[in-house]
Amino acid sequence: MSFQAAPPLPHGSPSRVGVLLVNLGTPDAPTPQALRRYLAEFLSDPRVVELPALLWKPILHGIILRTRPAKSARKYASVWTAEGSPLWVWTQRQAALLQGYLGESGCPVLVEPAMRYGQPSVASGLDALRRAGAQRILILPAYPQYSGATTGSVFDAVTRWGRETRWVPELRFVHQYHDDPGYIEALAASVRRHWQRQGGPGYLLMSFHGMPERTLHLGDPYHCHCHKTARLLAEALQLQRDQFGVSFQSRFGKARWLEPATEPTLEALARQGRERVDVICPGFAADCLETLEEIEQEGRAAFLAAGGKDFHYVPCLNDDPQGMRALTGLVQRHLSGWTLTDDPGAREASRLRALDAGATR
Ligand SMILES: C=CC1=C(C)c2cc3[nH]c(cc4nc(cc5[nH]c(cc1n2)c(C)c5CCC(=O)O)C(CCC(=O)O)=C4C)c(C)c3C=C
Ligand SMILES: [Fe+2]
Ligand SMILES: [Fe+2]
Repeated sequence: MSFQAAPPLPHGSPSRVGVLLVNLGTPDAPTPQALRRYLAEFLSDPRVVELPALLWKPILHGIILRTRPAKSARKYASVWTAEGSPLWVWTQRQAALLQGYLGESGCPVLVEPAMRYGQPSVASGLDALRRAGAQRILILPAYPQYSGATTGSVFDAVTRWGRETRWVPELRFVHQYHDDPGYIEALAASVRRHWQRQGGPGYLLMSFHGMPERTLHLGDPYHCHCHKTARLLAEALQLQRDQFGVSFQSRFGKARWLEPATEPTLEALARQGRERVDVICPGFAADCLETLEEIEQEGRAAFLAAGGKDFHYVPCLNDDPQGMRALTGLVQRHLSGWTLTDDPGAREASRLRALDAGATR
C-alpha cells in the first residue's frame, strides 16, 4: 500500500477552504461506447444495485451492457447540447456561481464540480482542491433528499480517496437539504413564475427519481425525504390535497420500485379528465436525461396520448439565482467556524497575525 504524497504547500500559506459539488455523473458522449463505460461503472456500484456480485455481474455484462448502451445513447443524443451533457454543463455552472456567490458574501472558498461516475471524478476534484491549498473541504452532494444509492455512494468515493491519501484534509459532508427553507422557497418561486406565464395554476405533479421499494423497508430515508419536500412545497404554494400529487420515475430492473410511478400517474390524470398538468422534479438539482427526456419528452407524450391537452414541465433550479442563493446559505451554515466571516477564533487569529506582521515590519 502506498499513499499519495501530500501536495506541497508554501510555508506559512494560509489554509484554504474548498467545496466539492458532486452530482451523479454522465457519459462523455451520447454514443453506445461511452454509455457502456458509464453504465458499467455506475451499475457496478453495490450501493446502486444491491445484489450479490456473483448473481449481478453475469446479468450486467451478459445482458444489460449489451442492450442498454445503444438505447440510452439515443436518449442522450436527444438532450445533448453543444457544450456537452446537460447534467455536466449545469453542475459546472453551479460550481462557478457558488464560488462567486460565496466570495461576494465574504466567504472566499474554492468550489470544484465533480461527478460520482465518469469524469471529473471525486478523487480528481479532491486532488485539485488539495493542490490549490485546501486543507478543509466540504463535500456537497447535489441531492436534496438522502439516499444510500446517491449520497451514500458519494461518501464511499470520498473515503476511498482518503484511504490512499497521506495528509487527509479536514472534511465535512452535507447529508441532505430536503426541507431547507431556502430550497423550498426557490422551488415555490419557480412554480409561481410558471403560473404567471400560464395565467394560473394547473395540477402539480412532483416527480422524484425512484428507488427499489425494499430500501424504504430497510430504513433508507429517501422516500420520507421526498414526501416531506413535496408537503413543504405544497404548503408554500397553498395547494389543497386535490391540486398536487407525488410520483416516482425512472424504474430500473425487475424488483418493485417506489409507487406510484410517474408515467402511469400522468396517464391516469389524463383519463380522469385533467386537461392540464404541470410536472416539477424537485429531487434533481439540475436538468439531465431523467428530466429532459423522461419527463419533458416521454411524460408529455404519455399524458397527451391518454387524452390530456396541456402538459408543462417546470425546469430544475439549475442556475436560478434564488436557488443559487439557497445553496450559498446552506454551504455557509455548513462552513460555520471554517471561514473568517463567521469564526470569531479565526478572526482573532487573523487580527493577531496582522499585529504580528505590523510588529516585525
Ligand atoms: C436524484 C436522485 C437519484 C436517485 C435516487 C437515483 C437512483 C437510481 N438510479 C438508477 C439507475 C439509473 N439512473 C440513471 C440516470 C440518472 N439518475 C439520476 C439520479 C438518481 N438516481 C440522475 C441525475 C441521472 C441522469 C444522469 C445524466 O447523465 O443525465 C441511469 C442512466 C440512464 C439510463 O440508462 O437510463 C440509470 C441506469 C438506479 C438503479 C437507482 C437506485 C438504486
Ligand atoms: Fe438514477
Ligand atoms: Fe430514466
